[in-house]
Amino acid sequence: MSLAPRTLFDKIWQPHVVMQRDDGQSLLYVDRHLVQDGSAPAFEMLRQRGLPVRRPDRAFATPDHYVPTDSRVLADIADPEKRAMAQALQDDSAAAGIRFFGLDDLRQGIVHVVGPEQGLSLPGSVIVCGDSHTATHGALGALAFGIGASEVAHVLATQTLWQRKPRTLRVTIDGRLSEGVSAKDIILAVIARLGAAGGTGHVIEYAGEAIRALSMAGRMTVCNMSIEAGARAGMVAPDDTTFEWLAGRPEAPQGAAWDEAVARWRQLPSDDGAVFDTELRLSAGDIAPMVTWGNSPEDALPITGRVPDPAEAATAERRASMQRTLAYMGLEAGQMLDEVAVDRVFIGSCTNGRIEDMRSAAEVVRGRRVAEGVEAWVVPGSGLVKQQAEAEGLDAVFLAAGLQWRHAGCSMCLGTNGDQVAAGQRCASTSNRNFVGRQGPGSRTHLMSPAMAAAAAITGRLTDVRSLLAAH
Ligand SMILES: CC(C)[C@H](C(=O)O)[C@@H](O)C(=O)O
Ligand code: SF4
Repeated sequence: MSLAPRTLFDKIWQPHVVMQRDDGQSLLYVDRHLVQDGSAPAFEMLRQRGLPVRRPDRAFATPDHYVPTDSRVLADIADPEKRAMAQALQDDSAAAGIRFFGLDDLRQGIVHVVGPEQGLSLPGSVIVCGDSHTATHGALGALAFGIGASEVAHVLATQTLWQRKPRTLRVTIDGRLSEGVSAKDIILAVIARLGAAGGTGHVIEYAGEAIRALSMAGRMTVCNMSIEAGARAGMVAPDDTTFEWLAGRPEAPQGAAWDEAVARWRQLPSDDGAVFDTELRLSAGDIAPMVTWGNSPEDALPITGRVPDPAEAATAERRASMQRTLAYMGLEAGQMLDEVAVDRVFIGSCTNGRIEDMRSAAEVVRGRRVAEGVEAWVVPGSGLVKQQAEAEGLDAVFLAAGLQWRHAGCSMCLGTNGDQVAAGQRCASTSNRNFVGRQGPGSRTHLMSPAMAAAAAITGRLTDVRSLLAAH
């Protein structure tokens, strides 16, 4: 019997379908449920209906959005509502018997950094979390996606979730990246090409030589931003890079179970001849260090470019929206991107808060000084990333260069914990969203890689990091 070639997505989706409904929805079994500090309403829904958490052993919780990054004490959260949300996660987890890493635990951090780090996110599994950047975990060869508050309650109560089967989109990045170009540049280039809605209804599989050559951290950066192209999830087929990275992690299978798991996981990659609903191909050699200029991640250009001119917009509607964007961002049409001065720098987030990101930023700032008037922060994605960076002396490199070295959390990516960019200030940020007011009311965000953000910290403007790497 010959089976039709299947995609990585099919190979995960099919065995997780418990039942199908006539309206096209499938009930999926959920292997892993990651829970963060926005989950209090979901626990409240369960309480109101008198429902217990069905599989507390399949869930795992850590606070990230509301936690302070200058202290490790919840009582230091100034806003009482936010303090209550962070506290509720701790209490709800304890009551349900869900494992919880709090601020006094080095394993605490941004849930999308912690899940993979602990080996909670495994190839072939279905992973959900009440957070849109859950796509990150797809880098391990999992099907991982964000869900809403009532779905979080549904998963807590039943360990299943109703989903419509998405379509598949393969993004192939051929060839090799040039010096100074990273995973973040790949995904910004992909989103610029697809558009912020180009992936709607799809799960993206990233493939090709440049993706295979990425570290796990790089693959997580790419998958993380799939949602910024509108996609449901992003994934990379597991390979030796994945297995080497996962081996020995606390929650990964050990011993004979590990060998069995790896043998199973080796069957996951898309078969030759597997058909995707849509295909996109880019050449890695064509990708330059990228920055965004607007209020959507699709507004991304090579740093060698200029701020686009609304006069050249294809439609009147687009022209008007570009004019609004340039006014909000305080930019002039035609201005060289590398002449745009910044006030703030944020290196961190679930996109770029891993040890590899810390290393690549440190490499750029080592032996240099942050530009006069620029306030630059480095916020590791977890307590363990922080510890590792300190063991490597990276904190000393940042501090000597005049950057701040903070505790783990979402921090200035979203600013819900009070770490904000002031109105009118411009921030070079390694996060994933540059929406109006994202980093604080009136804040102006330019997305880029950790190396590019580090370069901006040193020169005080958006900068092609390749010029600094050459000078080192
Ligand atoms: C607060 C949370 C639900 C939200 C998300 O879903 O992504 C946040 O993490 C974000 O990045 O905007
Ligand atoms: S780091 Fe930013 S994008 Fe990631 S979960 Fe936190 S707020 Fe959302």
